[in-house]
Amino acid sequence: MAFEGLSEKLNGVFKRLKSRGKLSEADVKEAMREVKMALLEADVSYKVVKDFIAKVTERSVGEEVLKSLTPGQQVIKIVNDELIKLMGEANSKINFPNKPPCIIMMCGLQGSGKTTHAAKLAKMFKKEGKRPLLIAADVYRPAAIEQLKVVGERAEVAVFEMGQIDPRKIVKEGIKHAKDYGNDLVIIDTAGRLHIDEELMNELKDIKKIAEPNEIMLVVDAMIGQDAVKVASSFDEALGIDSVILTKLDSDTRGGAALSVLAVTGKPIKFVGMGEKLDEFEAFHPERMASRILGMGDMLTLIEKATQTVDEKDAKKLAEKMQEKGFDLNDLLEQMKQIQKMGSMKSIIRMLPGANKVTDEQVEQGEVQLKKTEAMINSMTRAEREKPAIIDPKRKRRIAAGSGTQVSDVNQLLKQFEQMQKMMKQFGIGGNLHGKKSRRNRAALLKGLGGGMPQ
Ligand SMILES: Nc1nc2c(ncn2[C@@H]2O[C@H](COP(=O)(O)OP(=O)(O)OP(=O)(O)O)[C@@H](O)[C@H]2O)c(=O)[nH]1
Repeated sequence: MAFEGLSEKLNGVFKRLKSRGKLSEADVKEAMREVKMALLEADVSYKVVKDFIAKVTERSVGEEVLKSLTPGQQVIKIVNDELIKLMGEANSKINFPNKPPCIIMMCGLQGSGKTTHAAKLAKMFKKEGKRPLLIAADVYRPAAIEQLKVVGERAEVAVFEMGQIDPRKIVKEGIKHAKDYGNDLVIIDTAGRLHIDEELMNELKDIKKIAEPNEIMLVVDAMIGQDAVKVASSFDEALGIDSVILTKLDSDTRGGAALSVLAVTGKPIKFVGMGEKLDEFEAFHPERMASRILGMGDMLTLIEKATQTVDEKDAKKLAEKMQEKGFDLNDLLEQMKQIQKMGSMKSIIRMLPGANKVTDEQVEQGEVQLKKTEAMINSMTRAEREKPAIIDPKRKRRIAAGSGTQVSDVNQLLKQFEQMQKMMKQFGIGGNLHGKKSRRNRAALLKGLGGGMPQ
């Protein structure tokens, strides 16, 4: 996951700062030297780091900071503020013209994720009620058209293609098609090259002239580090780009590109790609990204993901069922499936505060545990799931054999589930408690689950 190293190092520096009651100018300067090293190691461009450190130092050595009761906290707040400024204002809006269709032209180097992200964008806008059309103008790699058709199908979005002919003609015909068929959004997937060359740029310039796009989005792979900024600058000089989609931020990239793109090119990052799946796509929010970098989590994105993936009606049904009959293993399985819909465990955990203290190994162990739990519940009969108390040693052996686990795993699951049920009862769930307190608790819990409180 991007920023892991940076996050860890910054937290080390901040911990030392916070542990001191008083700070001197020398303490701040020493800390800033360490922050500088951490940023450089994260692949943030040198000039950006230099300016950043100068600004943070200047604000941090001010009297009101050093003399405050919590100087360490104040310095962290300044770092946070400046990180946000570096990445710009949150701005993932696409300006839709009064007269449709809105045309988005995707460009970028080969393998940066153009095709995948054309489909991610299309899917996102389709959810918002638009009627997107994807145009396959990447004609040099024969598999590219097929790939767009596959992801288009997954996104349930129409794809316009004419095979491997001149992309200029395809774009012209594609836009005409969109107008004829009432598509209000056109996303053009153009060809990439391994390097920026004149031929590629000329073709893109021609497509730009023909399509007159409302937005030219450059797709950049965050894994190429410092080069991401160079690529963005070159495309901007030659073609003029409006915004950037930074992809593969889920991978082991050091993430520095996210911090340098705006400062170097003046173009905002509007979206980030967090995985190969079409839902692994987020609007770029600088303040949330800064929060993730500083190990403070990103609860807002997590909540947004939850509201997008969890169906409110299902949540309400579950809440009502739990209130009437209690919480059984079927419900646990259902909850686990809902959580998995939100993305990989790694991507969810990384949004929680303090996530930088969780190692990859621990996340992997958690994922294995989740799979085991799912397998064990799937190996139970309906009656066992509804009333786990009937699971005797013979049944435990059968469940363990059916799920490829040990009896000790089954015991552990049942014990944890019992504790969960006890906790639920304290909240007044499924226990037929009618006290005032339990009604209040129930109301709070149901609200959290998207349900209402029956009067
Ligand atoms: N982990 C991860 N992989 C991604 C992401 N976006 C794209 N990929 C993968 O990166 C590879 C290249 O993506 P494509 O969408 O084919 O890239 P492209 O820019 O269209 O490539 P060309 O058509 O060759 O120019 C594919 O294997 C994608 O699944 C992302 O955000 N995270």
